[in-house]
Amino acid sequence: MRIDVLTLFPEMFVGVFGASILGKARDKGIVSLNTVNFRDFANNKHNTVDDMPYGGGGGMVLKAEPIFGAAEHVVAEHSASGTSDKPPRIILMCPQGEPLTQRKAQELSAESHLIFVCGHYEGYDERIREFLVTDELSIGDYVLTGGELPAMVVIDTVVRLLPGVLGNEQSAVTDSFSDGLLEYPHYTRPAEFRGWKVPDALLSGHHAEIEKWRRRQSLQRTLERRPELLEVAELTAEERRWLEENKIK
Ligand SMILES: NC(=O)c1ccc(N[C@@H]2CC[C@@H](O)C2)nc1
Repeated sequence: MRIDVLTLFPEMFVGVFGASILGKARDKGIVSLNTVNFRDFANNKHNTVDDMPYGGGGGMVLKAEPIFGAAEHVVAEHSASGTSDKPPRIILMCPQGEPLTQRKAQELSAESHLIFVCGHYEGYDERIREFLVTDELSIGDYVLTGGELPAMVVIDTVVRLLPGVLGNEQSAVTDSFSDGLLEYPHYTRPAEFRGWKVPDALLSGHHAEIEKWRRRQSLQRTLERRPELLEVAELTAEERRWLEENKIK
C-alpha cells in the first residue's frame, strides 16, 4: 500500500512514520509512507496556499490550486511506478466527515493507494471537496488546529490491519470492534497480584471454556458500556437469550 499525506507540516510525521509498528511496516516494505508539502505546489504570484474567503468573514481558506497540484503529482508518480492498479482514495480530514470506525478502517486497508489531505485555517475551498476528494473522514466531534493528527490516527488504524504488520504478539482479529463487540479483559503473570487473582477460567487450560468465558465477557462489557453495538453485532440465538436475561438485571 502507498500512503501520501498532503500537509503544510511534513515534519509532524517523522516520528510517527519512523517509530514502532508503522516504522517496522515501512522497513518491511508493506507500506510506503510519504509526505508532500502542498506549499511546493502554490505556483501563484505570491506562492500562497490560503486566501481570504469570498463573502467576507474571518479566517483564511485553503486554496484549491496547491492541493490539486500536490494530489495530481502523487497520482502521476504512483501510476508512473507501474504498481498502481486502481485510482487512489483521496481522504479529506474534517469535522464534517464520516465518523471513523473499525469497519471503515478495514475497508480502507483493502485499497492500494491512499492520499490524505490535511488542512489548517478555517477550512478548504469547496471545489476540493466537490472535484478532488473521494472521502471525508472525522475522528470525532471536535475541532483540531489541523488535519494532521486525524490523518495519523486513520493511518495507524489502517496500517495495523495490513497482512504482516502485526506479529504474533498482537492480533487484529480479536480487537475491540473487529467482531462488533468490545474486547474481553486481558491478564498476564503473576496469577495473583496484591491479592487480586486472575479468573479461574483463564487458568483452566480448557480452550473451549476460555473462548466461552472471553466471548461472555465481551458481551457483558459491550452491554454495560456500548449497548448500541449489540444491535448490529452478529450474535448466536443463545447469546441473544443470555443478553435478554442480563439486560433485565
Ligand atoms: N474531527 C476531526 O477529524 C477533525 C479534522 C480536521 C480538523 N481541523 C482541520 C483544520 C481546519 C479545518 O479545515 C480542518 N479538526 C477536526
